[in-house]
Amino acid sequence: MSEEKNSRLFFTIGIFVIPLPTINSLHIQDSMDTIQIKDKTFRPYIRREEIKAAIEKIAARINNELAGENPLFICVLNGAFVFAADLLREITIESEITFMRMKSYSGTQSTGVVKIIHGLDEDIKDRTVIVVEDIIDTGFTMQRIINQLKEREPKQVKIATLLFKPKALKCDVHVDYAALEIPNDFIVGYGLDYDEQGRNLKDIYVIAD
Ligand SMILES: O=P(O)(O)OC[C@H]1O[C@H](OP(=O)(O)OP(=O)(O)O)[C@H](O)[C@@H]1O
Ligand code: HPA
Repeated sequence: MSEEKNSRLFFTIGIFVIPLPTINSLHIQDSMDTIQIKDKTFRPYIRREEIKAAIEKIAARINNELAGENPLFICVLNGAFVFAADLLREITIESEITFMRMKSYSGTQSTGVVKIIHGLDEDIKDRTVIVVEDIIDTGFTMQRIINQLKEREPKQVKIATLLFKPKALKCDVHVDYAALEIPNDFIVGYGLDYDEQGRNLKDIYVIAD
């Protein structure tokens, strides 16, 4: 499943053999096999090519609809870091990015208590902001964020999410840019975790048991 290439070069001068620094150490995770994370099994669900195409589509819409607004993207850590990095590289209009950090999940369940670990530092009065999330599930996290942001009197607040589970939504949240809609199943990969593991997976996996 993973392959390691670790080539250490040796340079010989006369009778001395001098090891050179490791120049290529790759851990390749390209397989789409079932995986195990702690006590749970996950099966392949959404491939990286599909994720990329979906991100390009919403980026094109944002470029078109928010040109001239100099929007401030607000990446919600931790989960959204991968999506935000890929989305921002498809954005061609003038824009800025900042970060906040929220936490509400334990294992595969929302605790229902959304904690602000690190709030927003920037002044957003009269600005267009786009909240960037990896996933909107129950919507509790997004609702909390929107309520916080609105107190600071932005011009408008837009929501961009990589994944949206419409059937799990328990709040009145309007999603402006959803790259992919999915059923109500727990997933990992591409920034999303199970118990802090699996964020580094390049594809998205769904729980199998
Ligand atoms: O719509 P909801 O049911 O509120 O779920 C969505 C939130 O859950 C995840 O965050 P989590 O609390 O797991 O923190 P993390 O981003 O550090 O993984 C995810 O990144 C969203 O912020
Ligand atoms: O399905 C999910 N997977 C990982 N993290 C999450 N946070 C909300 N929903 C999910």
